Amino acid sequence: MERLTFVLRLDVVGEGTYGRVAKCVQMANKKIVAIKMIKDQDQKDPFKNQELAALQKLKACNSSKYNIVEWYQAFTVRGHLCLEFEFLEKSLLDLLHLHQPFPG
Ligand SMILES: Nc1ncnc2c1ncn2[C@@H]1O[C@H](COP(=O)(O)OP(=O)(O)OP(=O)(O)O)[C@@H](O)[C@H]1O
Repeated sequence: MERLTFVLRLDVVGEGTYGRVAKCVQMANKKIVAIKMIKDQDQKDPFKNQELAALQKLKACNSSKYNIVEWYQAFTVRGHLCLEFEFLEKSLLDLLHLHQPFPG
């Protein structure tokens, strides 16, 4: 996990319970990716290992075939865990709003 990874951050696209998500360019292949940067205080949280274990299991199940967001790799930047995913242009909520608008 400590291998050298160069990414260019373009924008912060969201924030969840465990950290911020940024739209980035993975310099190794020039792909646009989403990188979830885990918050400082969560570095020792058991979540970190549980999340990694779950992502590894999903990857082993060929997640791309089943329309599960693809996880590419994990790396650390100055000791901070970063999770690299395929970049999704729309969330499920965006799609629901597009195809079946909620009342109000
Ligand atoms: N793969 C992705 N591609 C594009 N945007 C993303 C991606 N993953 C997350 N985001 C954006 O970042 C936001 C936060 O995502 P994140 O996964 O950190 O938390 P969450 O899904 O809101 O829930 P939680 O942190 O509680 O699990 C999302 O609402 C979305 O806008």
